[in-house]
Amino acid sequence: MAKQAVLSKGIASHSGWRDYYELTKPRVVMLLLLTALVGMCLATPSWLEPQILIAGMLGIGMLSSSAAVVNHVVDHKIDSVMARTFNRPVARGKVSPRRALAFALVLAIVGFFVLAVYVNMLTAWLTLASLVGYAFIYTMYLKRATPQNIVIGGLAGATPPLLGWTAVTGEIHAYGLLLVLIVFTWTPPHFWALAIHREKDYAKANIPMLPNTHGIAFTKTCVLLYTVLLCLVCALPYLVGMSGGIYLMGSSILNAWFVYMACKLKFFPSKTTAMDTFKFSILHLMLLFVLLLLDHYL
Ligand code: HEM
Ligand SMILES: CC(C)=CCC/C(C)=C/CC/C(C)=C/COP(=O)(O)OP(=O)(O)O
Repeated sequence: MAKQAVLSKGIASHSGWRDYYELTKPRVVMLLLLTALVGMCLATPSWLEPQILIAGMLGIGMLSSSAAVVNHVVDHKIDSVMARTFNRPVARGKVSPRRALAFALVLAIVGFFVLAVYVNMLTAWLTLASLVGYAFIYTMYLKRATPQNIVIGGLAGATPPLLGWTAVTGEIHAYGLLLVLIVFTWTPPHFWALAIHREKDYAKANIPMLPNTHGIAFTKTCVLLYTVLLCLVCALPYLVGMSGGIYLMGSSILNAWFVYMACKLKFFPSKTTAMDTFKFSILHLMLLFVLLLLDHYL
């Protein structure tokens, strides 16, 4: 036991800034921030105030990063048994759970302070609620409790466009909620495509992900159905007059491609189709939000 403690302390002392950076899930946070930025831009017909833009992005980014760090700490045991995640800094013992938690706490306190002082209280509280939703409700409870974990937990990851919106206006608007609905509906095909590819990993870690509890065929049907639902939800910004022709054209192409990928996954998959669908889901959401932005300004 003592030897193990010395060993893990020894490894922990070799941690560098790169490990702390990795703990924040930087690429996920980048995409979250893009959706927050688009929420900000769409909330006003004029240019953004630099203070709201900078403090909003910083605060939302820090609280999202903090949530990601807590996820690494809470999940370090299951991460260490899955091939996809065994090399993560806390799972490998490169950063101790104590240090990671201290890092998460600093990020959360500074992020909340930045939002509360330089943006507004509504955004600060909503962002903190998203942190609690992801780091505690999803990671600590839902993930291990039900195969609907990511559907319910997805709400926490879907809030950034609304956070961007409230940062600019100080109030919750139906258009901001519509953007949340898009990310919320996008999350199941995004994650289940990966879970199909990594089914064995989740079985090994004893996590009740849909492919393990209900089978791969059923999960593929769910991916397809959610992708069709996503097409309908993505039409709403045009139908309610929030976005125009550029968005409609571009999003239709993106959605048609997503449905094609989901059909391929269900009816004529190759070995790489699940992973290709997962990768495409990220490109899909990124381009969809870029389109919303282009449509807003052109
Ligand atoms: C509860 C909801 C979600 C779940 C369960 C989920 C799950 C995952 C998983 C397991 C990965 C693989 C990570 C890795 O291999 O290290 C991933 C990657 C990713 N996710 Fe999600 N995700 C969710 C929501 C979101 C949201 C809302 C966004 C952004 C708006 C997002 C953006 C990304 C990106 C950009 C990656 C690629 C990361 C990389 O290449 O390192 N995800 N997601
Ligand atoms: C304040 C705010 C907006 C908070 C949300 C923060 C956040 C990082 C959301 C992303 C969701 C995500 C990557 C889930 C994967 O977790 P997982 O544990 O299922 O996946 P893993 O096995 O890759 O860790």
